[in-house]
Amino acid sequence: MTPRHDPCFPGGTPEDTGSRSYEPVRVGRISYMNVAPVYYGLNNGQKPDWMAMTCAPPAALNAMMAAGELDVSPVSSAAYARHQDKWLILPDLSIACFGPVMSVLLVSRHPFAGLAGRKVVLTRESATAAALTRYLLASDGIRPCLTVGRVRRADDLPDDTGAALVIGDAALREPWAARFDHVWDLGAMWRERTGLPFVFALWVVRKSFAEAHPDRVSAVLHQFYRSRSAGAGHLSRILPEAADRLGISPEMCRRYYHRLRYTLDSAQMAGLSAFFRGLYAERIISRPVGLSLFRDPGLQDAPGHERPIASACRRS
Ligand SMILES: C=C(O[C@@H]1C=C(C(=O)O)C=C[C@H]1O)C(=O)O
Repeated sequence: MTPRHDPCFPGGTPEDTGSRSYEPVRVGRISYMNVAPVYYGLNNGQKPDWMAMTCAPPAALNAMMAAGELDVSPVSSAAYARHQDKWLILPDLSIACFGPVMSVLLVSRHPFAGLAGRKVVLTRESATAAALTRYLLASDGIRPCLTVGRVRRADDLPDDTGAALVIGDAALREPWAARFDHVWDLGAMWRERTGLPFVFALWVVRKSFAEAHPDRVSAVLHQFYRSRSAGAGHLSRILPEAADRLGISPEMCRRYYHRLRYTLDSAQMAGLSAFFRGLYAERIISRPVGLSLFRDPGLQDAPGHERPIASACRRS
C-alpha cells in the first residue's frame, strides 16, 4: 500500500503549459485499471509538467489527501463523508456504476444471513466498499465480526474467514467463484436495494488549496475532462493492455469498462446522498453529509453556461 511516485506515467512527452512559478500541483491516481480511461490522455502525452502524479490504492490516497500531501485526487466517497469540511468535490468526475460493477465483491463461505457472528475481512485498500458492506449487513440486522486486512488473493485469507471484501484489480484477476460458494457484486446489491447508481470514488480538492489557487484547480479539472475524452476515444487501445495486465479476456475487460461510469450526474448524486443517509442511519458515520462542489471560476464567467449538477447539491 506504500504510495509510489509517478509509476503510472512511464512515457509520453509532458505538455508545458506554463505555471512555472509554482510548485507542481500534487495529483493522485488510483493504482487500479478501473481509472485507465480517465487517465488515458494524461498517460499519453497530455500531462503538463506542473502536475506531479502519485499512484496508490484508494485508502492510501485518502490518507495522503487528509495529511495534505496531495492537492487533488480521486478518493473513496466514504472518505469524503469523513473529510467534508476540508474537501470540495470536483464536478462531473467519479467512479460509479448502475448495477453490477465486477470489481467490488463480497466473497463468502456462507449465505448472507449466515454471516452473523462470523469473521468478515474487509480489504485495507478500501473505504467506500468497506462502508457499503457494513451498511448492507447492518441494515439487514446482521452483525459479523469485522476485521481489516490484506485481501488480494484467496490464499491471503485465514481458514476461519467467513467472508471477505475484495476490490479493484484483485477482484477481477482472481477466480473467486472457484474458491467461494457465494460471490456478491456490491454494485448489483445496491441497485437491487435502492434502484440507484452507486458512487465509489469522487475527485476532490483540498478546500484551502482551492481557495488559494482556484485557477490552478480549474486547469487540473479541465486536464481530467480532456484526458477522459481521450480515453473514451481510445478504448480499443486500452482494452488489450488492461486485459493483459489483469490476465482476463479482452471481452471481459470490455464488459468491465462498459459497467463503469466516470461522470457525476444528478442520478449519481442521488445515489451518493442515499448512501450517506444510509451510513448515518446505521451510525457508520457520525454526522450527515452535505455535498460541497468546487466552483469552477472559468465556467462561472461563461455567459449562458449551465452547470448540469448545480441544482442537485449544496455548494460551498
Ligand atoms: C469500482 C471500484 O471502486 C473503488 C472502490 C473504492 C473504495 O472502496 O474505497 C475507492 C475507489 C475505487 O477504486 C474498484 O475498486 O474496483
